[in-house]
Amino acid sequence: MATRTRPSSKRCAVIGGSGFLGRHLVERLVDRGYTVNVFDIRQAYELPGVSFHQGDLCDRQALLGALREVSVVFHCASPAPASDDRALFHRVNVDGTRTVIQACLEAGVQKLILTSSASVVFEGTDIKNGSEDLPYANKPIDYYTETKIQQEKLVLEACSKEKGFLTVAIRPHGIFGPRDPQLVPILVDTARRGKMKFIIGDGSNLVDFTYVENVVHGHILAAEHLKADSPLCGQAYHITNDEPVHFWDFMSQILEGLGYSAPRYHLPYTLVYGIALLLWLMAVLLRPLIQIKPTFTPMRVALAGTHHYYSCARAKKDLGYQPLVPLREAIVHTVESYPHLRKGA
Ligand SMILES: NC(=O)C1=CN([C@@H]2O[C@H](COP(=O)(O)OP(=O)(O)OC[C@H]3O[C@@H](n4cnc5c(N)ncnc54)[C@H](O)[C@@H]3O)[C@@H](O)[C@H]2O)C=CC1
Ligand SMILES: CC(C)CCC[C@@H](C)[C@H]1CC[C@H]2C3=C(CC[C@]12C)[C@@]1(C)CCC(=O)C[C@@H]1CC3
Repeated sequence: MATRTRPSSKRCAVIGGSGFLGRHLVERLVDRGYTVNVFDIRQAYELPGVSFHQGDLCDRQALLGALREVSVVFHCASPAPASDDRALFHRVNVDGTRTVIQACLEAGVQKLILTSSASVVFEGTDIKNGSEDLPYANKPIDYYTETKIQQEKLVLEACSKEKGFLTVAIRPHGIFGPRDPQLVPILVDTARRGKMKFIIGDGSNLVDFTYVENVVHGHILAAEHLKADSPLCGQAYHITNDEPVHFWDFMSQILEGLGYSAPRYHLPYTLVYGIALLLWLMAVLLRPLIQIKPTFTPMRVALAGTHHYYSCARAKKDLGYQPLVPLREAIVHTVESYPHLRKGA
């Protein structure tokens, strides 16, 4: 029988470690003295103390190579939320996560920390200070959310003190910061095309945007507090900046910081949502003939026009979580990190 070397508690793997959140997480883990294996379908950078394993997380054999002697696994890989490829979401987020769990058990991994999303409870209507006790969305707003729900359930149900395999899910919301490929680039692209003139609704809706360093901090706290006798086992935790902000004020601060005008004119929420729904239906029907990618998808309109902010009281209590970087400072760092997206650059 093959003997397994006892995993070191300072050796971890980050699945999805080439991505936006994953890379920030890897950098902090290295700063804290961890040895890190990155597993990703692509290699985006090199860093001392980090070894890269390129592969698809649906491939158990490939995963096993990256999990050797690893005690903690962070799983933060996912297809981009903007995709509408249902089969891909299912293959990676659901089947792939099942494979990750099997590979962890086989490799003797002790802890699995999943990056879930606060959106698993969002159905497109207001959520104010939502706690982790809210039920999963019955009607998830898109395939991304649908599969994030299934993924979170799989990981939390796999938690087993008897097997010595402990799991926890971190639910961030609206992650932003340097190198984010989504929020700031999409916003600037929309502004450059002259489409950021309108505020959807009356602009009073409060939303959580979470600085990437705070999300990383929540993940590391979760890994270090997850023990057989801790309340974390099989639980989900909201991690936010704990400073809900008016959605359109946040967008305006980023846009103005980069030299673009803030949106000024109001449009009724239901009108914009209805148009977005129609455009989305047209895009689906016409897909065999032409590829249309609407900017204002129903999902984005719902996110832009409703309240959705979450309580992180549970993370404060069980993990000792407090955001490290306040929102104002986080916006300044973020704006400074995108000189190439400034107006006129
Ligand atoms: N960006 C946001 O606002 C939020 C993100 N999340 C979650 O955070 C996690 C990280 O998101 P981001 O860093 O923003 O995304 P990202 O797209 O920058 O990173 C995802 C990484 O996963 C890798 N990946 C995708 N499919 C893979 C596969 N089959 N095998 C191996 N690697 C694969 C990609 O190559 C990429 O490097 C995701 O699980 C996402 O659902 C949750 C809440 C909010
Ligand atoms: C065109 C404008 C109306 C909106 C531009 C900004 C948006 C691209 C972002 C605003 C809220 C963001 C968000 C996500 C992606 C980027 C935004 C839609 C997520 C869907 C990413 C994945 C999650 O798990 C939830 C996020 C909620 C907020």
